[in-house]
Amino acid sequence: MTSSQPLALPGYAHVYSGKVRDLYAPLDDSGAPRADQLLLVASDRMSAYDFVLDTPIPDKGKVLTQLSLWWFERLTDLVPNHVVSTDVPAAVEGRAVLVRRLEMLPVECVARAYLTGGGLVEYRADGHVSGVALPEGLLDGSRLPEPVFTPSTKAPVGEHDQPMPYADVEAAVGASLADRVRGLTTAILARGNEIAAERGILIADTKVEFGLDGDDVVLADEVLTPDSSRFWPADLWEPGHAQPSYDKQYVRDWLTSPASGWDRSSGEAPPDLPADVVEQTRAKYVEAYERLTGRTFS
Ligand SMILES: N#Cc1c(N)ncnc1-c1cnn(CCN2CCOCC2)c1
Repeated sequence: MTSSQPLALPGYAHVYSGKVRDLYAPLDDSGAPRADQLLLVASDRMSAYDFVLDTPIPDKGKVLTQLSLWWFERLTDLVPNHVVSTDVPAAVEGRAVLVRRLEMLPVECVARAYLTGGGLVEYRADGHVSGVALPEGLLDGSRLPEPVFTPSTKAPVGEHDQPMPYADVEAAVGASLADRVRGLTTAILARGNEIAAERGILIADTKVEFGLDGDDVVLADEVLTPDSSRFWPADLWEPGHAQPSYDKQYVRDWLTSPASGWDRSSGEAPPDLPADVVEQTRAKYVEAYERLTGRTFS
């Protein structure tokens, strides 16, 4: 059985469903939603080309949850995190985390270690990304001298996050907190790449979210997963063109091949994925987890 739709979880109230994850509130003894905790559940849903695909990828939710927990453990010297427990309902075992409910900051904290996507578009326009001047002559996939903070807004589901000028981040959370999350976001990506590069994976960019617990800045959401980050196979890295995605390339290649019969420009939803593409994609998620953690996925 795969997990592509939000479940009804006895003892929990469903709070929110995003593209690939669902949020629940534990109920207290009176049956009211607790105000201090949330249950973050990762589904097997996969998104591609801004669509949530109809075909789930078995174990994707489990693999990414376990990877995120592994990263949280390796970032505690930089920043505390929101994890409370992995003691979760059996129906979501392995793909759910009980977390502290935080006052979430209204900023998607993105850092880029390599130039591609929206950052490349900005750079080609004026040599800057998020207001930071970059060296001349950079190509699609070029490594940046150091990770750059490129925050964005938190767009409603179905809309695109928009680049957020740093001044707007300061206006939203204050100069001190803006500086703190900028430093943390770039440090998390740098740490991620230190570890991932030894294991044959480049993390081109990543999105993290922070919340406040009182005055404490706490790392929330998921961290350094293929859903929150661009994972590239290091041995295929070659600046000058779009890099192959570690986890999404099989899906992208099939969807854009004649075999799918799908026209990306049509605006129509993509078709179901064939079994071999599903299995190859599942295998890439498992491979990324096992290479990074040194653990065997079970
Ligand atoms: N992680 C985490 C976390 C946390 N530790 N504490 C509080 N909130 C969140 C959280 C998780 N996802 N979102 C975005 C979804 N929101 C849901 C409500 O509606 C607006 C969108 C917030």
